[in-house]
Amino acid sequence: MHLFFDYILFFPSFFFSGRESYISKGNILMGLLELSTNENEYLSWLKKHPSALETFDEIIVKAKGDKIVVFLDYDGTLSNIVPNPDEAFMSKKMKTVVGEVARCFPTAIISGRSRDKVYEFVKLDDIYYAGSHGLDIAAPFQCIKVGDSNSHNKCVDKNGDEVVLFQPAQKYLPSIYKNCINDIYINV
Ligand SMILES: O=P(O)(O)OC[C@H]1O[C@H](O[C@H]2O[C@H](CO)[C@@H](O)[C@H](O)[C@H]2O)[C@H](O)[C@@H](O)[C@@H]1O
Repeated sequence: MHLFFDYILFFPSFFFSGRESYISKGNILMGLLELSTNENEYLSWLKKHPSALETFDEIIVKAKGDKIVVFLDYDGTLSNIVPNPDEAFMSKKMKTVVGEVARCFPTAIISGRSRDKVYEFVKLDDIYYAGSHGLDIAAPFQCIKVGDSNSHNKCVDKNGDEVVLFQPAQKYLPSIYKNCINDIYINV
């Protein structure tokens, strides 16, 4: 009897500890497989999208005769990722560099943040700002007085051409408008 209980108690503990170690080895194996799949995917992605810094000379050669336009992300690119989103400030050095880039190429900052918030951080005027993932776009502009001193301001670019300050995904406006109208009818 004693032996029997020992056996019963021993067997399950052996079985489960064996199974647990099998599961954990399995998990590690799965982890390694996932890692190598992700790594392979990342490497093939990297081939198609090489680092601009590492292939700078190649880019310049390929872009000969073309117009270079620079698109930048804000969070995690121009600023570090920090715990408080209101404190994702851009360093002075980064601001200087972005300013220099903008003097050489048309430069845009595209962000998931609101356009105002990104401008508050960057405060450079020669830049295109696309906030709310591109739904709200502002071009570099300056406001000048038109007509007599009482008349309204007009916003123009460096060439004096009037600037459209907001382009809220214009091609989607008809369907946005249609859906809004439907909502209004449904809610009435
Ligand atoms: O398109 P981005 O300019 O990269 O903006 C993406 C989101 O950035 C912000 O969140 C991220 O950065 C924060 C500050 O470093 C960090 O605290 C947060 O964990 C990150 O997700 C911003 O708050 C979001 O609104 C943007 O969509």
